[in-house]
Amino acid sequence: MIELRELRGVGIGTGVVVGPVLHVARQAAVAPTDAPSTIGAEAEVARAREALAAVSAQLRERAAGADDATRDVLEAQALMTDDPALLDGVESKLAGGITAEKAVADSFAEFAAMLADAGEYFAERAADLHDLSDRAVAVLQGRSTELVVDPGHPYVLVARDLAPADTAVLDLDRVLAFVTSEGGPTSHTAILARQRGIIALVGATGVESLPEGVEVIVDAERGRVSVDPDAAELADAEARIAARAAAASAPIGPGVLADGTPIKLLANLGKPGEAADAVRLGAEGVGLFRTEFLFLDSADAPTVEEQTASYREVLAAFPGKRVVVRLLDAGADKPLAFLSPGEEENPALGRRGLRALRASESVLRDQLAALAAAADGTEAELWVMAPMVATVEETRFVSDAVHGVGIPVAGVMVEIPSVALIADRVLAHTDFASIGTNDLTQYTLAADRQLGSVAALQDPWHPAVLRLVSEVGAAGAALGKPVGVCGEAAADPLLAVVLAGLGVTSLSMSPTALADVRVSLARYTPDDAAAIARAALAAEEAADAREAARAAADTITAGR
Ligand SMILES: C=C(OP(=O)(O)O)C(=O)O
Ligand SMILES: [Mg+2]
Repeated sequence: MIELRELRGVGIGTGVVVGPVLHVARQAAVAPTDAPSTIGAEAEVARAREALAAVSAQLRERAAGADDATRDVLEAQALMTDDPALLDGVESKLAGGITAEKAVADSFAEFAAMLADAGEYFAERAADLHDLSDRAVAVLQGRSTELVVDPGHPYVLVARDLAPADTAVLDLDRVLAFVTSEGGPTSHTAILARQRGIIALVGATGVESLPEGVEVIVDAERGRVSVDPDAAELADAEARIAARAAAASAPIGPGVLADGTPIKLLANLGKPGEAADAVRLGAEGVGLFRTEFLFLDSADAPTVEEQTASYREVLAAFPGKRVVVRLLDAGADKPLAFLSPGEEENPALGRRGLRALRASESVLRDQLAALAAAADGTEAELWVMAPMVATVEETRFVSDAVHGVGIPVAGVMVEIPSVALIADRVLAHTDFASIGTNDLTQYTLAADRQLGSVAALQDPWHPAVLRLVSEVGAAGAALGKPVGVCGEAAADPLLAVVLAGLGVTSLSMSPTALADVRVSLARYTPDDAAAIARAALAAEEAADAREAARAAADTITAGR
């Protein structure tokens, strides 16, 4: 047998931890078969009803004692279990004379298949249905529904995936890291890990074969698990753990490269209520306030007064600091009832973002009026930018519209390759650019960001995306205009260095990512960052770019 030395997965966060493996799993199920029922359809229906009701009751009981986020998920799962359509499906299957176990498992599987076809977010929710199915079948088979855990010491939890109902009863203080063979960056395991600051590696295929109790290093930054590490590997891990601990307790300063060159570290916000956390975590301002998040549930366009109040609240949290507000980005993944166009075949290529705003002039006018009113009397520095800009004509339109209401700084998001490719001409007509790498990647690779089946292409490390960023960085440097990044790429500590090396002057991200990015930037000079960026740009594939950047960065730090 080949000795298992290393496993790869998607790291959540950038932490490193050393500890013993503990596998957690439910008592194995006996797979339900097509064998005919021996007790008759009516009795099987009663068993199925009871089992589903028991699972639902258990979920609700757990929800009552859980934190807010987990409670919402558990209640949603209880509702899925109570869904009359599910029971109808079970009953019609039972009419065929099979057992309740089989009918329940098949009905959940049908629902899960429907969700799995609907793309990444929904595909992850299909995992919830597998968990509900396991629980209901366990009840029917008289097995425990619990994961068996309590080793009495800290451990690296290894599982296929974790369901919210499992994590609600785990003693998280003992968990050093989660390592799961399934699940992606939007799985519950990943969400919980981010919320609680627990190191995690998801989608780590093969992790089931790790021996129980073996010591491992879980390295989220590098996306790997090292099995039974040697002394040198352990020393490296311990040094990185100590460095992270020191950085976490160090006073929070502004984002800088090793020579003091500033790279402003800003926060992405969706609600004014998120501002306090951003300030606490050292955000130097806001790089992207997604205004459409305020109105996702609104049937009608918000009033000027309503908007002014929300914008004021955000501005008030950042006196003397930059706050970049994005005009409503409706359409595709962020539909707004009052602004999105009707049915379109390809909404991501349709009338979204600025295009939708120009088609509903009163909404645009009201938003600009509200922003101008909010800026009046604020001590924050308000910058306003438009999403989904494709041309120089649109750039000029945005600058005129924003300046026209008395807001002095107007910018465009670079999310469409056309504006990146002629960034020199675009930047000549605007005050700043902010690169939205989520959409820029989607449009560069022609891979729908909501579709799980093409998720592998949605990788901002792709050298084509990096080359577009370098075009914008170079144009910004030549014209003396700031260029930010506000897509998820900015939150990747190594990619952040690459972006700085490509000429990006600010990075905006979810506030929890700020600390790791700040530490990473401070390790490299502008020349180092440029060398690391060149290594990534020269690659052929996204994965190669990441590896090349890592190797270049390691060579630089090893040479000191
Ligand atoms: C920041 C971006 O905007 P959103 O994710 O809101 O579309 C982006 O596209 O990268
Ligand atoms: Mg976008």
